[in-house]
Amino acid sequence: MSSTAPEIHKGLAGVVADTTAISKVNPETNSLLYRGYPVQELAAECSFEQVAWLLWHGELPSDEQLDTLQETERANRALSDDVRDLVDRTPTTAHPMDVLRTAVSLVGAQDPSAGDASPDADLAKSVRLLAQLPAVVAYDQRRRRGEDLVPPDEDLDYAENFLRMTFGEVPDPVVVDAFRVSLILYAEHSFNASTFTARVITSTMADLYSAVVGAIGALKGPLHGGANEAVMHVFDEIGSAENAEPWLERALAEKRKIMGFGHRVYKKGDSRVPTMRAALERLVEHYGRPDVLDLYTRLETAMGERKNIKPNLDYPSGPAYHLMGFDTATFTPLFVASRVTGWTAHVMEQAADNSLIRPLSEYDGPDERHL
Ligand SMILES: CC(=O)SCCNC(=O)CCNC(=O)[C@H](O)C(C)(C)COP(=O)(O)OP(=O)(O)OC[C@H]1O[C@@H](n2cnc3c(N)ncnc32)[C@H](O)[C@@H]1OP(=O)(O)O
Ligand SMILES: O=C([O-])CC(=O)C(=O)O
Repeated sequence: MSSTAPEIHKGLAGVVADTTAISKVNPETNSLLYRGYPVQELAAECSFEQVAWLLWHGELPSDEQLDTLQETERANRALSDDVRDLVDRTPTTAHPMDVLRTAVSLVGAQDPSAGDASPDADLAKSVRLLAQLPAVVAYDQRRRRGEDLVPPDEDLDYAENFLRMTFGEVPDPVVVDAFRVSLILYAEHSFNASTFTARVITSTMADLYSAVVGAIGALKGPLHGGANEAVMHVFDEIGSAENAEPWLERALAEKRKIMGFGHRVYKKGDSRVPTMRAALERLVEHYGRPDVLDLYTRLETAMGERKNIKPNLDYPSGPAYHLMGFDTATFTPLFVASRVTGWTAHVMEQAADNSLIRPLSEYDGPDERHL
């Protein structure tokens, strides 16, 4: 090999692709800042709508700005007949992520401003998606259960309305609060795979909806957002706490990746896990399900002892969504509903200072040959 062979960064690991002012992931201090604010403080003090505004605009909203956002979000919640019909006609053999991806495509195709890439138009599209995604996610779960659509309620905030559209009523405040916390923690995480996908699509000057559709596809995989669903399958496989160690031994012997553990950036633990674990503990207490926490802790401890690998956010979120009553296949769509705020913030940041994203590759196929 020639000495000038380029260094290959497989999986772009360690590559700094651009700057961003939206969030800072610091694996050294185990911290995550949204626009400078520690995510833990936002989760303790803010509504999801406030965090969405912060991600999009760079500052927390004034009361008046928050009112405006809430008004627009609430006015955009109802699905069009076409989108509802599309959901109805998508087979229930399709994964809910596929339903969501397809529905977002139609929402975009129905927006006459889809091709307007001005900051105001992109912001309006972002709010529209924020408002529409819960309706799709909630209705898709309901129709799979043979239940009717629950229309949105404009008197409720985002988290309450999402839960009511899914379950038919607003649950106990403990549940609403745990859900709100999960949405805030999931909202943004710098250049993760789905966000980077959205930025790549935006860099070609394609529209915001195309970027979000692509990002949904990237989030679906079990190495990324699909892990919150996969964690629940692991819990189901293990059954109860006393099986955790033997299950882990077998899984590692089979060279399986243990879902909900490990991270490309955090190597000493995911900054968001303690906050989500605390929310899970409150749910366990509320629902009287100590067995869930027992299994959670046993597997976490065993994984720490065997591999020294720590849980990521999907590990506490999976069982938390399960306790709230969501079907397992709905977990990653919940992640989408939250992350759409971060994705669209990145779309707008990329568009504002664009450069086509197009890395190089080192060819290692056959030497030139001829027919
Ligand atoms: C919200 C999110 O998207 S967070 C991520 C959610 N994804 C998951 O939970 C899926 C499970 N985790 C994983 O597959 C990985 O940890 C990833 C994909 C998240 C990160 O992977 P990478 O940064 O590429 O780490 P990499 O795969 O190089 O792992 C380093 C070593 O730790 C091992 N490892 C990392 N994660 C795990 C895991 N979950 N289970 C078992 N071993 C693991 C790898 O096998 C590798 O071992 P080796 O050096 O002996 O080959
Ligand atoms: O940052 C990543 O690679 C994955 C992740 O935790 C996220 O997107 O929330």
